Amino acid sequence: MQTCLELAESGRVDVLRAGIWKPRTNPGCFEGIGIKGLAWMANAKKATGLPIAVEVATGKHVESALEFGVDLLWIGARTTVNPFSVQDVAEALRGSDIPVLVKNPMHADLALWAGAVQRLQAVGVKQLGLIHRGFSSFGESRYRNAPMWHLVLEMRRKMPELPIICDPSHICGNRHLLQSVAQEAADLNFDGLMLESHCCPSQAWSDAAQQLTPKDLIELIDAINWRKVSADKPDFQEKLEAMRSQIDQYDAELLAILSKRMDITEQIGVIKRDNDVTILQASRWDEIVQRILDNSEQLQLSREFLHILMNAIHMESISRQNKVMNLR
Ligand SMILES: O=C(O)C(=O)C[C@]1(C(=O)O)C=C[C@@H](O)C=C1
Repeated sequence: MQTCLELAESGRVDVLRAGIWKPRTNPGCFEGIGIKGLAWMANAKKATGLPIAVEVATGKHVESALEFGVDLLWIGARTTVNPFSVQDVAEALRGSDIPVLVKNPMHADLALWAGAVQRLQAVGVKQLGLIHRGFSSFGESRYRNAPMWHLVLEMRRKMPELPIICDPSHICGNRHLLQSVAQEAADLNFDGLMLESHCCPSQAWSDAAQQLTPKDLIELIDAINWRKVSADKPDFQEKLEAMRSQIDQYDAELLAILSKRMDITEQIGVIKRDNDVTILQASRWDEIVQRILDNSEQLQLSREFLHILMNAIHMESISRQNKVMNLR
């Protein structure tokens, strides 16, 4: 209640959210206060005048949330991965007009994300949106859940009518990266942010490292630069158009060169086929990648980008050679 009151007083928060049922990876962790917390949330709504939101994972959760006057629901990442659970939630939502946000599934599977949205649309949920909370990945990373922004941009392309909220708290897993991730989301035209706050973060029963005090949360929000999608000034438009036409020309040149490169790979495929030589030539490929990466500084292109680009080129080469190999 103390956290809610401080946030409401700032006038900078639109919705209060709380995890009443919290799916945790390890048993024995705090798994949420359960249904009695809904009454606390209803009190917070009364005291602050702000709408309230909870995560639901089952049809029963939906029924309870609706009973307590919850204003907005979200489906968590662990639920989005399971079509049975999403369907159960969807059935309980039939006939209700409550808005629902769908978090991306834990792993990078856009079809699963879209599928969850479609299940909700099929039962008549009209007010829908998406939440980006990052994707689990194996190994060391500065993020708890890798943002993989390109996947979210692709999802936005597939479902442009849906608003999309970023959840930097779950992406970062610690409070130090929150500002930069929140700004990145703003720069990628996200429609809002979902951030965790606790009046005394060190005492939070879950995800303590990613909680911000209400004061710090407001500072973070105020420091974000929400830029506009375009600017009307003629000077800006003229310069932009000139540079865009240069880009169009370079793209055309790039693709023409790529197409020529692929023709050569195909010819190599033919002589490999005739001489029974394997497609993959690991040491030649290593040599190419090494040479290109050594030039990354001079080209002012990041090693990460060059790696992804060269991998894509190599995979296409291999697929072209695969086709001619099997033509004999
Ligand atoms: O040099 C070759 O043998 C090729 O087939 C060309 C090429 C490439 O695209 O550069 C493609 C596949 C090999 O693994 C190595 C290199």
